[in-house]
Amino acid sequence: MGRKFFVGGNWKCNGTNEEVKKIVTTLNEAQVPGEHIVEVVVSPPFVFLPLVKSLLRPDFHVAAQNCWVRKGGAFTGEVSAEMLVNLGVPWVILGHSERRQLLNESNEFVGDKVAYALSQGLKVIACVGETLEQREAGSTVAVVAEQTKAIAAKVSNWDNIVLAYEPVWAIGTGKVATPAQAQEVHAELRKWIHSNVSAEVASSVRIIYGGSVNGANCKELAGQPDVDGFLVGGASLKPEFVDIIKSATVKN
Ligand SMILES: O=C(CO)COP(=O)(O)O
Repeated sequence: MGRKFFVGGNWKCNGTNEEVKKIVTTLNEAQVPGEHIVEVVVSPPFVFLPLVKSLLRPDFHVAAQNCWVRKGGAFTGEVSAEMLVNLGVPWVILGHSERRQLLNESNEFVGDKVAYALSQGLKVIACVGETLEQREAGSTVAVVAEQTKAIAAKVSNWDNIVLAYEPVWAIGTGKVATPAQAQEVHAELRKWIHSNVSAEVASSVRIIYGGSVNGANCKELAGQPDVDGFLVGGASLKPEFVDIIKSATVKN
């Protein structure tokens, strides 16, 4: 079975009620390839999830940008996986580098979150990626393998995981990875999964790229054999997100 192209829009901590409605209107009016070609998931801040879910076309889906690591309870300010399930939110982004870096989420903590979210029935976009310093030190593959290992240690079924490779140096910087750089790391991740999880998961898991993806650079990236889609930040707030969705290609 081929890997269906996946395009995620991570809105991060952006948007007003009015802006969010405008983005959804643009998406709802867009002519894009069908659901059998591309899976589209947008991720507004928590407070806008019910609004976006209620307005969004039925062939697009929503994701939360985070959730609590275990069952909810006395954890002020957190949102639990159970709550997302209760609201019919099917996806959650976990391990984004902004949370790893700014909120000190460790590899192990991210692994625990992924496992708990899956156990509650959520689908997970799990993010990995190296810093510029790590890339320059030649440790890119070791870093992303270590991050993936912490997830693999806690998870037995990968059917509901999409792995997002997001080099930190490419996020919000306008400095996109070259298609060759993205392909190289995606292929290494797939190889790691082949050796450490299974051949089946390696061939079926979608590995998507994130970091300064826009309407102009998406096509060439989408053409790489191991790039199964995108996780888009800044450009997902703009009409060009539609062009990124249209770059979907059929994989193997
Ligand atoms: O972090 C990202 C998506 O999760 C990428 O952000 P940008 O597309 O703004 O670089």
